[in-house]
Parts: sequence; C-alpha cells; structure tokens
Amino acid sequence: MKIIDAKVIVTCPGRNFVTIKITTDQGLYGIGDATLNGRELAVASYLQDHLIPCLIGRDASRIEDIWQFFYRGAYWRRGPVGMTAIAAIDVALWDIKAKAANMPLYQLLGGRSRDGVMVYGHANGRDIAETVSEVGRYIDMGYKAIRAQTGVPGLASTYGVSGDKMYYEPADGNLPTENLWSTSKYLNSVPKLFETLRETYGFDHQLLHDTHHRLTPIEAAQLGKSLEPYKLFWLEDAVPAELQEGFRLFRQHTTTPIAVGEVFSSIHDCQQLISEQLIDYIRTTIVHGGGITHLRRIAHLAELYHVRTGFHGATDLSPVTMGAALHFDTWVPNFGIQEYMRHTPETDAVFPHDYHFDNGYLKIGETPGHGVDIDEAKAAKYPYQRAYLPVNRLEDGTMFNW
Ligand SMILES: O=C(O)[C@@H](O)[C@@H](O)[C@H](O)[C@H](O)CO
Ligand SMILES: [Mg+2]
Repeated sequence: MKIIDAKVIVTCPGRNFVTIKITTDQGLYGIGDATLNGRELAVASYLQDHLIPCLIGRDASRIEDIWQFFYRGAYWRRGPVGMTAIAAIDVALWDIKAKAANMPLYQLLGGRSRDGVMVYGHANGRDIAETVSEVGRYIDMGYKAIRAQTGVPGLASTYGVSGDKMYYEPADGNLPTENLWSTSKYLNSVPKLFETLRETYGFDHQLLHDTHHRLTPIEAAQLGKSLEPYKLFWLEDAVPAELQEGFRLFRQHTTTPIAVGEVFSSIHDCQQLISEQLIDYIRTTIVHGGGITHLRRIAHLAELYHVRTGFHGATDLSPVTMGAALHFDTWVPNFGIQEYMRHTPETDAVFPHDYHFDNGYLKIGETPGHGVDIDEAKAAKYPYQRAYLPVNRLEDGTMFNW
C-alpha cells in the first residue's frame, strides 16, 4: 500500500490546529494531529518542507520503519517540534492500517481492557467559593474526577482560571500576554481550596490539581505534604522536570501522588522518573510524544514500575489526538485517567468523531481507524491566526515559568 499524497491542513476554529492527511494508492487515508500550541507553523513546516518529501512512495504499512527513518534519519533527535511531526505521521499511518484491517484502532493494539475511559474535567473559579461551586457543577454532569484550579488572592491571573467555564484556551494575544506570579501567595491558598472541597463534597470524587511547573522540589514537597489530608488523585507538574533526579527530594517528603510529562517528547525525558518510581502517572501523550509507536514503549516501561498513564487532553490537542488517545486508553493495561477538556462546537464540526461522554467516561465507537475525520471544507473557513501561550514573571520582574 503506497503513500501517494500527504498534506498539512492548518485551521483555526477558535484556536489553531495542524493536521496531516496521508492518502494511499488504495484510496485509504489517515489523519494525524500535529498541533503544538504557540509554535504550530514550526511543525507544519517540519512536515511540509522536510518530512513529506521523504514520505511519498513509501509503503504505508511499514509504520515502525517509517518512525525509525524519521527519528534516526533526522540526525537532530527528540524535541517537541520534530517529535510532534513524527507523531502526526505515525497516528495517520495507524489510522490507515486499522481502516485497511476494517477494525477500530484499539483492536489492532490488543483489544479492550475496559469498557469506558475514566476522564477528568476542569473546574475553575476566581476564588475558592466559585471553584467549589464549579466542582459541584462537574459532579452534577457526572464526572467522577475533577481538576480544581482557583484564583490566587493578590494575583490578577493564574494558570487554569478563565472566564469561560467550559472551554479553556490559554493561548491568547498576537504576542505573549505577561502574567505575574507569587509562589508564596499560591502556596498559602491551595490547601484551603482542597480542605473546603473535601468538607463540601466528601471523598467520593477524585480531585486533581495542576501546579503548572512553578515550584522547586522542596516547595513541591511542602505542598504535597499539606495536601495529604485531602487525598488528591494527583498533583501535576509541580516541578519543571528537566532535572529528573530533582524529583527524589519532592518524592521523599510526601505521599501525594505525582503526575508529570505533558511537555515531554520522548521516553528519554521520563526514563529516570519512571525507573526510580519518582512519579505515579506519566502525562506524555500521543501528539507530542512521538505517536502511538513511541507511547507504547513509554507505557510498557511505566508498567514495570507501577506507573500509570494519565494522558494530557487539553483543548490545544485536537479531537484527532483525543480519538487516538481513547483507543490507546481503551487497550493499555496500566491506564490511569484521561484528561478531557471539551472542544468547542466549531472545533467538533471541523473534526467529526465517534467518541462521546457518558457519566464520567469517554466511550469510543467501532468505526475502523481512530474514529476521527477532518471536514476540509469547514477547516478552510478558519485561517491560521498567530497566538501565543502567556509568559510569567515574578512580582519583581524576574522571568519565570508559565
Ligand atoms: O494540564 C493541562 O491541561 C495544562 O497543563 C494545559 O492546559 C496546558 O497549559 C496547555 O496544554 C498548553 O498548551
Ligand atoms: Mg498540565
């Protein structure tokens, strides 16, 4: 089955998405997500100008060989741009292979390990009272797991808190928005949020929190200890993870489960974190982690060390990633949880799909492939609009982590 065409589709139904569509000589096509929030055109060019010329004429069934060709053949390995481009091709080829076999992707991976994929939604509020009310709304919608993020007294803005309570999109202006951050103000406010949530709703629901890369290991240890009475499902991205051994200091002080990895792009970014059992959930997902082919390696390594998957699933990962991730989640034995930030109706119209929300779970259909398509006519109506993720400075002006 020969690849005869491959094209990159950039569309912006409220936010930018980059998609590759690969077509074979047998009339089958597959699609893959290539979206990297704030750097979309870098991946589009990596595909259009560098990888696609090498793709035409290859055998679409040779998924592993094509992955190895683009990874080892690049010379310059790893990193979010290259691995997102490789991931997009990989997912499109898995989509084609499953369609050729006339089976849903999860069957090709090894069949069902579960009937539904437990997801967590994003409740947020400007203050604790509004956040508690929002968590209640997500409980009423049927969520079994809810991430809670609240405004920090004394800070004008912070990660995860937005005016729109259903569709959260952090990328905004034509140039990066500058936010201000105070770790001490944040650490003073978070424990009170979870104390209030547990007092209000008890312990029947899983609660999660994302610190978004803003603490040192000892600050993360302090936060983890202070949250232990509230039994979080996980504390996410507490510490930037370039220094994997830095998590030893964090881990030794607290039993709060640790999740990290949405910004990772290969197994090498998390191999030490996993093999030293410094984390409990690996967040690296299909679109930024080299596709299904590479995520299987990460999941198998994680399985050896009691680490479970907890795929990133924000709105800036397209429905194509969500579809592929749900098939992976349906199969993978060491599944933990799937993030589910809902896409807008405009985005869903561009990317018709067969997964659906059912009482706290996402369920996939039996469509051959990953079950997601792209409506090119609708996609063409939304031209690219440059947008950046915000940046963060400390209150004294020091550049910090967003
Ligand atoms: O856990 C999450 O969903 C966040 O970390 C994301 O919203 C992240 O900020 C965005 O995906 C960045 O593009
Ligand atoms: Mg996160």
